[in-house]
Amino acid sequence: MVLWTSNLTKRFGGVTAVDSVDFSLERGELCSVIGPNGAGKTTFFNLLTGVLEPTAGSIEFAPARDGGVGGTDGSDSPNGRIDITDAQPHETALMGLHRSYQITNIFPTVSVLENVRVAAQAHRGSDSWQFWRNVNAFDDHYAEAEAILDRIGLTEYADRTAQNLSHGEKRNLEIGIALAGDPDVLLLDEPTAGVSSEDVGQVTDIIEDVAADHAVMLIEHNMDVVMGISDRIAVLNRGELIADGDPETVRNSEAVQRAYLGGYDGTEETPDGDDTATGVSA
Ligand SMILES: Nc1ncnc2c1ncn2[C@@H]1O[C@H](COP(=O)(O)OP(=O)(O)OP(=O)(O)O)[C@@H](O)[C@H]1O
Repeated sequence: MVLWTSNLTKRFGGVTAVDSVDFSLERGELCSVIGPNGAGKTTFFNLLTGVLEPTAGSIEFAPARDGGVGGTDGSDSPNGRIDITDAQPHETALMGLHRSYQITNIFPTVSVLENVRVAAQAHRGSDSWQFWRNVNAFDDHYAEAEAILDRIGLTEYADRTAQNLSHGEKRNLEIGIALAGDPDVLLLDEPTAGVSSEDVGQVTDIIEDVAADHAVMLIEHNMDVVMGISDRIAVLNRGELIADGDPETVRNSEAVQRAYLGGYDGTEETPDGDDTATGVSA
């Protein structure tokens, strides 16, 4: 396991955007977070990455790398789990929990290669030990950026300014920028939003490739994408985790079907009174 939440809750005034969520993520798992509009998906990501502070509950993270920056008290726990409940976004990013925002982290007038190179430098530059040890760090950042461009299929556009990429290519560049931070967990926010249907496959191929050696969480509205690439799907509705399982389990969940039809009020019972038979805890 790499990430855990316990009783994670966020309230905005009278609205409980995330409601007592117990969740954990395996290393190497590709987990989609879905739910109707306003279900709490973005808030959940914002809590995980430290953009928002929880009202209640806790978040723990187990970075794979040696010499992680530690918890907010500066100490690693003996079992490798660090309490990141109160960590700031730059701290969670340094530890290896990376969020890609919808294109907003791309420098539009800079080349594709430079976009990734700067991200690699920003990450490596934070590690002063490595900086002093390696006098060729600058070349290393280029080499790393070139390897990432190869992985995200943008080598031939390395010198193109980022603003001249197609929307789908920009989404891939965004993943490349996140990869330059050497993440353990990559959180992707609607990676196929705005991508033409013919380019969606290209984006999902890259996500699946990245998921081979990273844990990936994605918020995604395209159900074909979700059902096609997820190992696991977590479903939020009105802040509650109403289902969490493999695509087949979630597809067959009555609670999920009700939530998407708009009839779910979080208190109904199924006709047989037992949602757990479908792997759903409503
Ligand atoms: N900063 C905020 N202040 C007040 N209420 C908020 C704030 N952010 C989110 N909310 C509310 O919390 C609930 C969950 O919102 P959130 O954006 O997390 O849902 P979502 O599942 O990401 O929705 P969508 O799919 O529409 O983007 C909504 O009722 C929303 O109005």
